[in-house]
Amino acid sequence: MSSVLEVRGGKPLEGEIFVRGAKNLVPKAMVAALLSEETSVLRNVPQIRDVDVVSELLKMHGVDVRHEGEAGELTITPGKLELPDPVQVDMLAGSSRIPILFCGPLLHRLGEAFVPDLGGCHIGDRPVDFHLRVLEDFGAVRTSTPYGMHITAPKGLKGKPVRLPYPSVGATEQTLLTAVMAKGITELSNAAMEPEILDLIAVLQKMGAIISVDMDRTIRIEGVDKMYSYKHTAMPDRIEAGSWASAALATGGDVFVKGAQQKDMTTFLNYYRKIGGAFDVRDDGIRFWHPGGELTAAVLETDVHPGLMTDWQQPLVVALTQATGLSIIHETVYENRFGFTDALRGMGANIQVYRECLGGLACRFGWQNFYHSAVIQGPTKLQAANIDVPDLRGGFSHLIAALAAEGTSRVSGIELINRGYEHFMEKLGKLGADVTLS
Ligand SMILES: CC(=O)N[C@H]1[C@@H](OP(=O)(O)OP(=O)(O)OC[C@H]2O[C@@H](n3ccc(=O)[nH]c3=O)[C@H](O)[C@@H]2O)O[C@H](CO)[C@@H](O)[C@@H]1O
Ligand SMILES: C=C(OP(=O)(O)O)C(=O)O
Repeated sequence: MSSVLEVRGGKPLEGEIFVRGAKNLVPKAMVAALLSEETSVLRNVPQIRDVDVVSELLKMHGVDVRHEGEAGELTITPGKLELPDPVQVDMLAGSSRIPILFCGPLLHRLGEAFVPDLGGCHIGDRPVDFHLRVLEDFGAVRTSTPYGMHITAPKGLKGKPVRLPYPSVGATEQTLLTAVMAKGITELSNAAMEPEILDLIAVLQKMGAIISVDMDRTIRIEGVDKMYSYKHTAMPDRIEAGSWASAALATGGDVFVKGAQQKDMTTFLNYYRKIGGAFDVRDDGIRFWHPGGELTAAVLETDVHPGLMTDWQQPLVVALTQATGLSIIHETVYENRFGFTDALRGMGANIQVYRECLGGLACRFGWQNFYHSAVIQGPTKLQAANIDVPDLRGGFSHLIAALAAEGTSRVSGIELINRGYEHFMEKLGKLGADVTLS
């Protein structure tokens, strides 16, 4: 049964919390470990649902996975792999987007793989056509089964020049994880360059891969015959850091996010400052606070890195409901990432969504039926409401709104937030939030 969180809002969040390894890197580094038979060690691993899902899937393939939760250390030994029963694999359908990334490593090690239907946030169609095209270009053959997809590589995998139609994070990672041990050279153009991808490349290089990265979105990979183990400390979660920063702003609070790193958050920090938020970068983290006075409305567009990351958009929208004037947001990564604003409107926020592109970036969603731009008129006093969490970031954003609102909100479905926010209930407690779980 889903738990309900009672949030008595109107109290600034104040204090210190610690952010560990990135949700968008850790599970991929776990998949990379499959490329070797040896024991790899990943540090700074958070206790989140996506890590559990990938651990389960690794274990189904005969991998020994040990997670020292408190210490944040994960030890992965993929000695002898085995193909699991597809019915068992299918039990993980809908739980995460990571299983599709098992294809390359499993094709190299086992010659075949079963992939369950993917999960992840419902913020658009989220097809995997780019992934499949890369795998097929390299020589993979896939068939649909009642339990997801079965994929084989009857003649092995061969590197090729690949050009992605859009710099997709997942398809870039798919290409990396497959090309490192494919025969020959892969030149990947129009690749995504998110910091999590660069950290994955660091992991793969430690394992023996030969990968070079150009500034023009080109990645060159020379296939090698053997990969070894790695020891790696995962980069911190910049999305979680930005979410707590937005919560500090929306509630008029002051939060020190230990572990947050400036270099991964430059674009976020620029917008935070433009809106009127204050921050102080320290060696061990970043302090974020509302300096008093009015916040300023802003014009923002989400984009692939180094643009403003889409996963920051939803928490920032809540902060912008407290800014004076008209804010305009153009979401160019996902076609359907404003559904969460319905609940905010129910709480008194003045937000209008549009199908038109309200921004200068070339966008794939113009002249289609997608409400992918938003205008926010602020500031508005938010009122408590009963909310059902729709997805990971939307859910956290609703939580921020409830914390900023007057009165008692009841937030249900908060389990979804565990997918990407480690110990968020404890963290809320540490920041002085007045919440109870029932
Ligand atoms: C687990 C993880 O790391 N998730 C992140 C990853 O998701 P994910 O890797 O799924 O996101 P992508 O970068 O692949 O998706 C970006 C866009 O490309 C489209 N697309 C993608 C692949 C494909 O085969 N075909 C296609 O059309 C998607 O529908 C979307 O519109 O990057 C996103 C963009 O920074 C983040 O919001 C997610 O938090
Ligand atoms: C969209 C997200 O994640 P996923 O790709 O795992 O659904 C996210 O983290 O905001």
